[in-house]
Amino acid sequence: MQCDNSSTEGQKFQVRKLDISDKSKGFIELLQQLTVCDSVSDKEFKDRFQELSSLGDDHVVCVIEDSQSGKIIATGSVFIEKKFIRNCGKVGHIEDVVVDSNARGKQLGKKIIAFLSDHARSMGCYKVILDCSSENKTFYEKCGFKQKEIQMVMYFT
Ligand SMILES: CC(=O)SCCNC(=O)CCNC(=O)[C@H](O)C(C)(C)COP(=O)(O)OP(=O)(O)OC[C@H]1O[C@@H](n2cnc3c(N)ncnc32)[C@H](O)[C@@H]1OP(=O)(O)O
Repeated sequence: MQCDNSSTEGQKFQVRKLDISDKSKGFIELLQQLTVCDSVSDKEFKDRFQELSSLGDDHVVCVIEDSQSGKIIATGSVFIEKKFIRNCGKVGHIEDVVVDSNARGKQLGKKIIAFLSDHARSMGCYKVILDCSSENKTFYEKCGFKQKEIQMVMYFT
C-alpha cells in the first residue's frame, strides 16, 4: 500500500490559533529565538492571552504544534488596523514570525504566513504588511510579498 507522505506531513503540521496551554509547550522559548523575550510568568501570560482574546479576530496569534513532540515549533501574529483612508479600509500587520531552528526549511514559515495573510484577507483588509531584515527578504518574496519603501523606528526602551 502506498503512503501519502505529503498529506501525513500536512496533518502533522497544522496551523491553529494560540491556546492558553501553549505556554507549557515551549511557546515563549520559541519567541526567544526571534528576539529578547524574558521569562513570562504564568499570570503575565494568562493576562496577555485574555487581553488579546478579547480583541477576537482583530488580533490573531497562530502556532504550529509538532504532534509528535507536543512542542510549539512555529508561530506568527496578525493584527487588523482600522483606518479612515481607503474608504475606512483595513490593513493587516504581520508580526513575530518564527520557526524553531530545528524545523526550518520545511515550508512551515510559508504555512504561517499563508494562514495570517488569509486571515487578513478574510477580515476585509486591502493589504497586509510587515517589516523584516534583508536576510529574510527572499523568504517573504517566496510568500508573495514585495519590497516597498523603508522602515523607520523610535525605541522607547
Ligand atoms: C515580520 C517578522 O516577524 S520578520 C522575522 C522573521 N523571523 C526570523 O527572522 C526568525 C528566525 N528565522 C526563522 O524563524 C525562519 O528562518 C523563517 C521564519 C524566516 C523562515 O521559516 P522556514 O520555515 O524556514 O521557511 P520555509 O521553509 O517556509 O521557506 C519558504 C521558502 O523560502 C525560502 N527561504 C526561507 N528562509 C530563507 C532565507 N533566509 N533566505 C532565502 N530563502 C529563504 C525557502 O528556501 C523556501 O523556498 P522554496 O519555497 O523555494 O522551497
